[in-house]
Amino acid sequence: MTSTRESAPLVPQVLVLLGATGDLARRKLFPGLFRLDRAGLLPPLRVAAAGQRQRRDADFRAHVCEALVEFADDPGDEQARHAFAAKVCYSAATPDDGAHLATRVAELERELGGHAERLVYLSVPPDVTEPMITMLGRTGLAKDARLVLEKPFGTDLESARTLNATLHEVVTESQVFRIDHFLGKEAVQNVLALRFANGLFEPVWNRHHISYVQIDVPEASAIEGRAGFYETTGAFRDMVSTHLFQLLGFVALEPPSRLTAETLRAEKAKVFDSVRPLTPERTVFGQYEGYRDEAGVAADSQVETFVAAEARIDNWRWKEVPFLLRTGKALAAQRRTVTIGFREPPPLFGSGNDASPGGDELAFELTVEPRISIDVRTKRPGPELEIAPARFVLDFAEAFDEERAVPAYERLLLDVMRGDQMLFTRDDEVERIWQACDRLLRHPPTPISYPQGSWGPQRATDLAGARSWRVSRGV
Ligand SMILES: NC(=O)C1=CN([C@@H]2O[C@H](COP(=O)(O)OP(=O)(O)OC[C@H]3O[C@@H](n4cnc5c(N)ncnc54)[C@H](OP(=O)(O)O)[C@@H]3O)[C@@H](O)[C@H]2O)C=CC1
Ligand SMILES: O=C1O[C@H](COP(=O)(O)O)[C@@H](O)[C@H](O)[C@H]1O
Repeated sequence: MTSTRESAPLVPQVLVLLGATGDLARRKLFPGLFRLDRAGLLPPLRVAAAGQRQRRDADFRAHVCEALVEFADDPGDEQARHAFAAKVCYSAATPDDGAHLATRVAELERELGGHAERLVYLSVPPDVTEPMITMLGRTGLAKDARLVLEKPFGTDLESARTLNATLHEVVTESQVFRIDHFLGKEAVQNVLALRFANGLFEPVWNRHHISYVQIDVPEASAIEGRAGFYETTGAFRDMVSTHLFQLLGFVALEPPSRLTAETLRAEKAKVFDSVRPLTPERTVFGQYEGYRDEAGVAADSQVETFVAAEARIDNWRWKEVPFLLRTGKALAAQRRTVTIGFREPPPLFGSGNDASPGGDELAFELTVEPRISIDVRTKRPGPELEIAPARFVLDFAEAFDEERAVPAYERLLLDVMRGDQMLFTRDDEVERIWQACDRLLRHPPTPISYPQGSWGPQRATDLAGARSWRVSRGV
């Protein structure tokens, strides 16, 4: 297999996990580290876990073992879980007091022979992130460390700039890893592989051949008890200004001069710089029926649980091509699909292709085992020359049956340990995305109510025009 990147052996790591008692750590981070450890992919590791309250090491290790039983794909046996949990110790740490944590980190670094690298993962609520960064600077914990930041990276342009400024008082941009777990998904990197490792796609990857792009992430689940988070965030900031915009960046970027973190992110930043500010006229907000009855949601909440928006990229490649973005909770299906819709050819077969069912679409399914399909029109077998839709499918599980995809968080954790920032968002990208969203967020559309299990408000369906949303067509 050809790899485009070198993989040098990893140096021992001390992972300082702030917010270690939280939901993300329990559901994703500890199970992910456990799997990587069992797969032999981690270097010698110690975890300095921290939450705001005091806990004993033993109690916290028991909490980690429970999380593995509940959330790891393969929780292994008790011995394996205990061996992993033994690498973890716990300290209380708050923005006001990180002294005890700093002492523990120093001990763990000595335990690993004194040449370990330090990785600080900030998995704390957004309002705690900035004061925590200041604490990391004050205690020396940020010194020479890689700092992983969870979204949201601000809530608008101004707060994103303030957050970046706070970060840069303590660390340089080369130490910052803003995580967007969608970028760890196999299929996202496949957008790049397909475009730039083949002669077939890049020549048609522009407005002359593509008539629309759809980035569609409907979720069947509702807010699942995350009212506190959702009421302050909403679907736009949770999904659109983060994951969906990053996908747009990968689809739309120009070929980078080399495949490095700096060149790739510079191309993405250029795309975001060319995105025309989103408008309320071409954006639909929705709220599912029953949202206001969820525990912790205000009775008159105007928070959107659904967004459909049309983005335009004003550059030579994409002028006039709509990029349609859609996501929402409590919808008819759970999908993550990027669709590239190609222009109709001139009529040749009888009444013209406009009347033939189907049309050319390239679709990326962002599942753990990804799938790429190309819908074309072809000749239906038989004595007549009848045109009918058919599909090429590239099923990765089948094509590479012995090689398994690494789940997104695990892949990204490894990248941080390798010091590879390619799949992490840079400061200027974040600010340019907010620039494109700021006007809309200052005058957001009123959310339209929609039934649970539907495709959201009718206006959002209409936004996609004649071909409609691929996913809603049941494809
Ligand atoms: N949960 C998810 O699926 C996702 C979460 N994220 C992001 O990850 C981050 C963490 O989310 P999540 O795990 O859900 O949050 P939780 O509310 O579940 O956990 C918050 C964690 O932060 C700690 N904490 C809270 N306040 C303070 C404080 N003042 N000082 C020190 N520690 C504090 C808590 O400690 P204690 O328990 O002691 O109170 C707890 O460990 C957020 O930025 C979120 O946006 C991103 C993507 C998905
Ligand atoms: O970051 C988030 O992502 C999930 C969807 O992620 P997936 O990998 O399960 O598709 C979303 O449900 C959640 O609201 C959001 O915070």
